Amino acid sequence: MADHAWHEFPSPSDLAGALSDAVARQLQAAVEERGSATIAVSGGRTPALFFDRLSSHGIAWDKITVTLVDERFVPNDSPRSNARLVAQHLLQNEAARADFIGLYNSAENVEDAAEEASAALARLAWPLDVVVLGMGADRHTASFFPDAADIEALLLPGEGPSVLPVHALSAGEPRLTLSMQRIAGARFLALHIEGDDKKDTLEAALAATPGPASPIGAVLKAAKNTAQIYWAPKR
Ligand SMILES: O=C1O[C@H](COP(=O)(O)O)[C@@H](O)[C@H](O)[C@H]1O
Repeated sequence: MADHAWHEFPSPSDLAGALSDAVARQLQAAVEERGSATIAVSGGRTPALFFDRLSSHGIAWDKITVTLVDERFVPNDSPRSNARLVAQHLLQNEAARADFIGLYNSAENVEDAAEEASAALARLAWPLDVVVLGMGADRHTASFFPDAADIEALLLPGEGPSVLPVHALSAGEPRLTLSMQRIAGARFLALHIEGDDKKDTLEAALAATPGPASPIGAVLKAAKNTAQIYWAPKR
């Protein structure tokens, strides 16, 4: 089983407060140590409250770059866009001063879009200071879907492009994902999940062999630093 630390809270609101405090501390420390900081965040339904709280922290947002762990190959104004969620909930208040690099671009196909997104991220200082992951009921994290055509290759932690294209029937549309190396290399890696169903899913995923049937298990196993798991029951 991967090395991880478990943080449990009575409600999503308590979780959002604690996770945003921890992330803000990491980002501010990175700015003080290295002059700038980076964070990659997830999309989906779970992170909105955490984003709202983080956006109000008075840290040096003008020295912080925000990017995405993964994205749907849809324009930024689509209701399914993770960039849209981040714009509406995170790049607000104090955090409106942050720089944002999304993964979507209007390339003809998701393969070309991944190349362009990798080029856009090339100016970042690696490793990322903070990565906050989510997890789906099928044990996917980022866009590492168990039914992705090349899931075994996607889960390899070796060097390569920062952003990869993903085709998975269960994902709906093609996806763009940060690579395993970029995610697992984060200085501070958190997994944010809520509800008994996701707790059960994670326990089963961690008990399974890390790999295509358990992408979240593979990521936590590959993590360079102890993964911090944040959980609360649903409202
Ligand atoms: O497809 C996605 O789903 C996961 C989990 O989303 P949630 O709605 O169950 O919170 C998310 O982590 C990922 O970034 C997103 O693209």
